[in-house]
Amino acid sequence: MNAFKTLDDAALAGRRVLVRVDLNVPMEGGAVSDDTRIRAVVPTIREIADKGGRVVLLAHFGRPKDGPEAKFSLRQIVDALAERVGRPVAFAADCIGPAAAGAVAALQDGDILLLENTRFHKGEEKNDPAFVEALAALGDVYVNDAFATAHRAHASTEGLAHRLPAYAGRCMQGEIEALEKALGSPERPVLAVVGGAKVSSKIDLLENLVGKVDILVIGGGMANTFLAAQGIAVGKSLCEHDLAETARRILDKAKAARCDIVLPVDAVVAREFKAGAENEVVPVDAVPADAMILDVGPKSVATIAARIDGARTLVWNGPLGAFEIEPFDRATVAAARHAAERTRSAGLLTVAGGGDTVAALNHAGVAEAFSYVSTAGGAFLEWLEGKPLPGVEILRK
Ligand SMILES: Nc1ncnc2c1ncn2[C@@H]1O[C@H](COP(=O)(O)OP(=O)(O)OP(=O)(O)O)[C@@H](O)[C@H]1O
Ligand SMILES: O=C(O)[C@H](O)COP(=O)(O)O
Repeated sequence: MNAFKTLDDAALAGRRVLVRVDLNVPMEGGAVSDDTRIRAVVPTIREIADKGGRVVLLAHFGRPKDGPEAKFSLRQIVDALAERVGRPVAFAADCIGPAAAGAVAALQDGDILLLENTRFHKGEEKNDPAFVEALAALGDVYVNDAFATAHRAHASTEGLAHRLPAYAGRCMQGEIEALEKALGSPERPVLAVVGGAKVSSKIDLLENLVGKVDILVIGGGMANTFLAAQGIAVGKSLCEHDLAETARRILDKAKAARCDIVLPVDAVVAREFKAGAENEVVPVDAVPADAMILDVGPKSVATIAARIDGARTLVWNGPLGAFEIEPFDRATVAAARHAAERTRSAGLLTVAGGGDTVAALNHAGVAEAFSYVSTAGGAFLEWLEGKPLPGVEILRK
């Protein structure tokens, strides 16, 4: 049972419905390389349009720092979105002000409009009341379908729910129901795999996570920060040296909580971040000063596989390496396939989440074989920690 209202409770016909979605999808060469997050919000968009609502989509894309930038424009998502929804999607070059107001005013019942990246305005991340007002002026009803961004208390994910009648969309509703069903009381041992590149925004989560899971495998860019914190030289690898103290605190906390931490013992290193770059496998304490770690090595993969064999539940966010560029996808693909095989043969419960994590599972051809795949990465980890998600909590009020 959900304590929040859903589309079943909303009067939508003839109303301007502001729908927050997560369209923060992976791109390659200017094209969407994994459309999972787009497909996840199609049912909500179609349902609102079919009920006669005027759909006004709000979303962010990437992490722009100083206002509008072409590489963070949602314009590049419009065609992929329209194709998945199977209907035309209009676009407005700003999410507030005259461009947005004009585009919203032109909508007929059942029409769909995507507004430009909300993060082009500083008020979005600050949850600034004036920016919330400017967004609220464009709608009569607010629907939040962005579970993957529900850990952010931003104007379009939280602020708007104070101003307009607020409802959960079908993706939001489905994610919460599925995660509660799968992981409400997980069978132990619980193994978490955390990798990826968003080190600074995810490292703090690990402090609580080590109190919840039995084994924590750390890979990807995240592992480099932990290796460096232990005095290991990681060359030119993606690494947040100023987080060394945080990493050491997490290692201490894990020991106290009897959570096993598994760090890579070997790594695939290269001097260029590009497909087919010359590479070699080295022990983690022998990374050349001019090279970077782009994947965990084969010995580490064997350890991870053995840990998967001993687990009853696996939760995964963040690829083990730079899986988009071959051959640095090997560890992620091998671990994903191993987990999928254990799901089939041993009933391992496998739950994964995250924009690039889902893309990596699709790349490995095993997304369908996992027990559940969430659209959310950071939000999924925070949900696992037991932290209230601002975007969800406000819907429950
Ligand atoms: N060793 C590494 N060096 C550089 N980049 C890496 C390394 N390992 C993984 N990555 C990169 O991490 C990125 C994914 O990290 P991220 O934390 O964004 O995961 P995610 O599943 O998308 O989660 P979220 O949905 O929270 O963004 C990929 O683009 C991948 O190339
Ligand atoms: O990719 C994600 O996890 C969500 O879209 C949130 O993005 P953010 O970490 O930049 O807030």
